[in-house]
Amino acid sequence: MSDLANKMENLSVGDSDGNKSSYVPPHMRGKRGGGRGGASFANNDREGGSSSYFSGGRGQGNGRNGGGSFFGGRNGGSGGFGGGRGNIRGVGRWTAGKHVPSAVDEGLELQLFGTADDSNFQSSGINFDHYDDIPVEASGNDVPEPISEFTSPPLDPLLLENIIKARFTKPTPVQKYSVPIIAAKRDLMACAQTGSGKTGGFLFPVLSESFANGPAAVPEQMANSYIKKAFPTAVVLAPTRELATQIYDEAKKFTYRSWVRPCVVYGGADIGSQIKELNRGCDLLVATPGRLSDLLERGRISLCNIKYLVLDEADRMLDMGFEPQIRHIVDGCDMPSAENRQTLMFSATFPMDIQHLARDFLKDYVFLSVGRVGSTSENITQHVLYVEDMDKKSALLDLLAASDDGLTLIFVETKRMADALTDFLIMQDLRATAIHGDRSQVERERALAAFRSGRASLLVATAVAARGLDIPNVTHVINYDLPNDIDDYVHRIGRTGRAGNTGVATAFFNRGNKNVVKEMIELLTEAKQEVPSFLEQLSRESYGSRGGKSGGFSSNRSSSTRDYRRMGGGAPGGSPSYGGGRGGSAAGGARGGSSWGSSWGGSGNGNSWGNNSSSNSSASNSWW
Ligand SMILES: Nc1ncnc2c1ncn2[C@@H]1O[C@H](COP(=O)(O)OP(=O)(O)OP(=O)(O)O)[C@@H](O)[C@H]1O
Repeated sequence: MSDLANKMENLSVGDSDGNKSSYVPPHMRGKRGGGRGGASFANNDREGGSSSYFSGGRGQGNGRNGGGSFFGGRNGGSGGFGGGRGNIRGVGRWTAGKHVPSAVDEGLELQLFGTADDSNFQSSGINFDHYDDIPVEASGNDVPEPISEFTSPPLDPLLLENIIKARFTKPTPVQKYSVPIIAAKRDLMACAQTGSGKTGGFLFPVLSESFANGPAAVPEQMANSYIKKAFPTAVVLAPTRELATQIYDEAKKFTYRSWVRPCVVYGGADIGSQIKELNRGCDLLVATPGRLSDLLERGRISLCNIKYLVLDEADRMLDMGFEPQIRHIVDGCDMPSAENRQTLMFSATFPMDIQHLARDFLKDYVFLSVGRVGSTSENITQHVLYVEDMDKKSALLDLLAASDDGLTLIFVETKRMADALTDFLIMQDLRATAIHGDRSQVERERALAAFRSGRASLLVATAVAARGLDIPNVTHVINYDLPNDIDDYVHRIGRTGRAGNTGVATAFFNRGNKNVVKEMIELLTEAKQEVPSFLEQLSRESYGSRGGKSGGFSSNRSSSTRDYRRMGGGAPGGSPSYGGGRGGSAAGGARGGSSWGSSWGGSGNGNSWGNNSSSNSSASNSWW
């Protein structure tokens, strides 16, 4: 042993129990609480301050340690978790192993849950009960039985109260299954149509378990970190800032009065105020990947206590733009391994290549599909019109003139087009605004707020608004430009016809969109929509001489409608016989010309398949 090592061995390192896990500086040795949970040495003076060894902020009343600690550690035994959050409205406590909900706050309740006749809150529509008719398929080992109602048990009583306050009278199919699957500590990949309640699908079981079981203790060394850190129990990753905010707003409803405090972090907003919020306590963190990585690097968040990792819009989160960031967060920081956390993935679409990649993050998961993966809701009436590019503006004006009073969302492919078209619409005296990636966060938020409130009845958007956004009263979605990927179309039109409400989607189609013609026909047929004859004609032209595949056209849709483990062509340990691969263009429609066999009958147990899909892209995610 070296001289130095010898000296270190003989130092009084460790706590009173003789544990050698934390260094106690000379001036603190022998003092009360000098080890676990007590004041500790700052081992990482990252901010360069010379005298400020202690972060001290938690001493301002966080109260989690139950005494003695300058830090935010939660392992204080008798101390109340969330105790020092007493002044935060609607946030309860976890004290001495018990959940202590906060007092009722009627003003806050009104803000969170609104009233039944407030149109700013989405209420379920006439077709809500039809969700029960959608076939559900759950594959994997020992899939738990679904619930049929919201009851306690199995749901935590406080959560049930909040669900009732939100006027949710019965679970949607994805919620019926996700509650028991997640309660059984299983991983989940869930595919359900747009607007069918996937957010509740992950929030309800995660919160129910969290309310009942309380927080995990922060590892001692972590609790003693110099930098004040947040130690969330659950992290939800979402692809856009707006979606992250929306999930956070939902989380605020369902965590009302509980010990679980949700926080949201996303890029383009002041990081200082986000850090302040984190420092007030953060148990459920909703984040976009870039900002989360940043905060992890700054040491402001530790993921060591994560029990639940949720990827909302999971296929988007694992596609070429985000995958490296997700891998960094999941594998490159201090998040527990897949074996020691639950990983939950949700989306309306889940292409085969992405399902294949996703297994890197999952263990023994249940695959749940409500309806066919990637199908559109029958609540949306879809029209496809043949419109040449040069005629699109006048066709749009005609459509708008014929529209009802609801909100209309208009999708275009480029940011420049979004600005130009908005300008054009405003010149026509129409109340239009725009959202796209070149607008500042403040502008984006203002545009969305104007649209939500109806001050602007038209929102021109790029794909940034395609996923997840839940805006009541959107009655019409217009694809002024069609996307190259049919899954993007599915998400875009899903901004209407939500929660059992009805809506209309109109697409302008011309020869420039031939790459999606086949999938478009499949989608329309599946959703019992009218297929215009020009689409059939174009399909024959495009595919007649090509044998139905290849030539750079999109892969057969049937390849992405199921649990890939159940498709033919792979036994445990073998390699699945799909020809897609991540080498294909993600944005270009073709996911590599998948050639999955249509045979079924895999074991339903795909968990021991070969691993290590390649992460081959550093493509940026600024495509919107
Ligand atoms: N059980 C329920 N009863 C009534 N309304 C519900 C229920 N669950 C969810 N909702 C409402 O349905 C709407 C759509 O839910 P949500 O946004 O979770 O859909 P989603 O499946 O995530 O959609 P997307 O695929 O577009 O992200 C929301 O307004 C939500 O409040």
